Amino acid sequence: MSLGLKELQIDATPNAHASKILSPDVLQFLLTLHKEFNERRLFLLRERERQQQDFNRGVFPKFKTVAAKSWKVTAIPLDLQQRTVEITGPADRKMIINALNSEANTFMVDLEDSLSPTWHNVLQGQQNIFDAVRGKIDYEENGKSYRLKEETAVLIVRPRGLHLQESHVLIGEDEIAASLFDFGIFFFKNAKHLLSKGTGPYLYLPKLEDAAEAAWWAEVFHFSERHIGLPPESIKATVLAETITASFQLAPIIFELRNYIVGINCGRWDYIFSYIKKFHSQEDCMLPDRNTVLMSSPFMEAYTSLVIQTCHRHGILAIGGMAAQIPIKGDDARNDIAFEKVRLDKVREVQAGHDGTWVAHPAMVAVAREAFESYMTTANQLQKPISNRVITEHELLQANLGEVTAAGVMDNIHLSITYLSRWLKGQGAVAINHLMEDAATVEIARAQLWQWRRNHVFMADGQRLTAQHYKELKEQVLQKIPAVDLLDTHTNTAIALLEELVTAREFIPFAISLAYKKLTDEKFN
Ligand SMILES: CC(=O)SCCNC(=O)CCNC(=O)[C@H](O)C(C)(C)COP(=O)(O)OP(=O)(O)OC[C@H]1O[C@@H](n2cnc3c(N)ncnc32)[C@H](O)[C@@H]1OP(=O)(O)O
Ligand SMILES: O=CC(=O)O
Ligand SMILES: [Mg+2]
Repeated sequence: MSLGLKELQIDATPNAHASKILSPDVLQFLLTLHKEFNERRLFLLRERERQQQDFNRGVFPKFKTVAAKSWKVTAIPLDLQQRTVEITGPADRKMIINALNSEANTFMVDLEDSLSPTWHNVLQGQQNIFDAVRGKIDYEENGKSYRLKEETAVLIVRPRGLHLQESHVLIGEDEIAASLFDFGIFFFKNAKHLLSKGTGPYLYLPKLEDAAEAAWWAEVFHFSERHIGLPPESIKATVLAETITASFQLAPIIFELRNYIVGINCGRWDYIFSYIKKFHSQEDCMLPDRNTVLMSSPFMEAYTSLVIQTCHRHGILAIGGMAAQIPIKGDDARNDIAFEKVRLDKVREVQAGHDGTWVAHPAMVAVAREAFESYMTTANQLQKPISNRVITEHELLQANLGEVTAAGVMDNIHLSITYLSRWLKGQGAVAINHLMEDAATVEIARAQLWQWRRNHVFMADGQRLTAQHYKELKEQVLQKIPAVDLLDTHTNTAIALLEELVTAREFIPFAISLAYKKLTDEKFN
């Protein structure tokens, strides 16, 4: 494709959105970000690998504190002080309009867990964000017109994590970091416009593992603001505390991002995945069936309490996470149960001290708001007394007890194949068995399968999960997949991917990185 600078090339077939979004000035900015920050990012990723070797030898993380004595965080802008209900969703055009109109306080438009990063999706996503920022986004489907209301939710953008590349943009031999690509385009194209409207360039930062990674983002922000002549500290960021390592250094993360951070969100699904991943070699850390790892499980409760305490001590918001239930159409009784589960989850969060929460569907906005507002009559809970309960390292690390069942194994196999095949087709959030599934939930499923099979876990029926037993359970799942799907390339690729992930000698850190190689393979585009 002819777009590009001498040093930066776009390796993709021409795409209508590319020429609009990837203007020469944006490409120049991406090139500059790459030169400034990619080397350090690669170093940080190598540090993750090095630390994994320690975990594999049985070492556990330790709490880290901040050496500096007196420091404080940036002020929270007015439009981010009340975040009672945050809706999230992929950067799809119709969903962006629906989410902005949903009566949620904020909308996290997602280029990460819920977006399958095809070249079309990432560019169309940026175009949609560009149009939404300017209030000029519309859409037609089946005779229905979608337009923005007068008052809409505040926009927050989630770029992809540090571990991913955007392989369509090459700088010399390097693929550009997906984080820099997503952040760079959003920021360069929209930051000034957002500020002129009285809001700002607001971001969610996913999958941070430690304070050094937080420092990397802070440097990216500082540099970017100066580069385009924005007032310092215009960027405001909410960090997802969704790795087990991050929960051991929450204050250092806040410290490194003190000029930008306004909140921390409990990304519960990636947190569970991270726990399995980091301690995959340790039999004591084996978690039971996925659907029995709950927010009330002691190690999860300890983590969310620690996030709330730490955030409130530093004057920033502690946002709750995502309940996976979505509405069940055509079955009122089951639909009521789904809503009640969401309500109870949100009541638990507000009572624990969270300042707001996430929902996955516009129909869940009202129930989450009602649950929160029954216990929280102010914009947030920052003024309430902060718990001085001491949360120990042991509490964060102690796995939840429970059983691994054949049904749990088969459920993980089914979810992985169904989700990955849809992801390969370009859909990053999928309703499966009336639950919202995305990249984070499939990472849990496939990681458990690797760990259980590798350790020949004892199951509830007294059998061990040997390679042979796993194969039999997988065959049972495959038999239930409709014949027509078994002829489909994406389903077959998903089956092959799962096999590779589950039978690999060494644990594969990110299923999504492996799947991305297929997604960017020409046959899928
Ligand atoms: C682990 C994490 O990272 S969680 C955060 C990332 N994950 C997400 O953000 C998932 C967000 N949710 C979704 O993507 C969707 O709700 C799904 C895919 C699970 C289900 O979507 P659908 O099958 O379209 O649901 P459904 O048919 O009930 O949708 C009804 C309407 O609500 C809209 N809708 C559903 N979810 C959303 C959403 N999150 N944002 C905006 N609109 C939405 C649909 O577009 C549809 O609109 P229409 O009536 O105008 O056509
Ligand atoms: O990003 C959110 C999560 O739960 O993972
Ligand atoms: Mg996540």
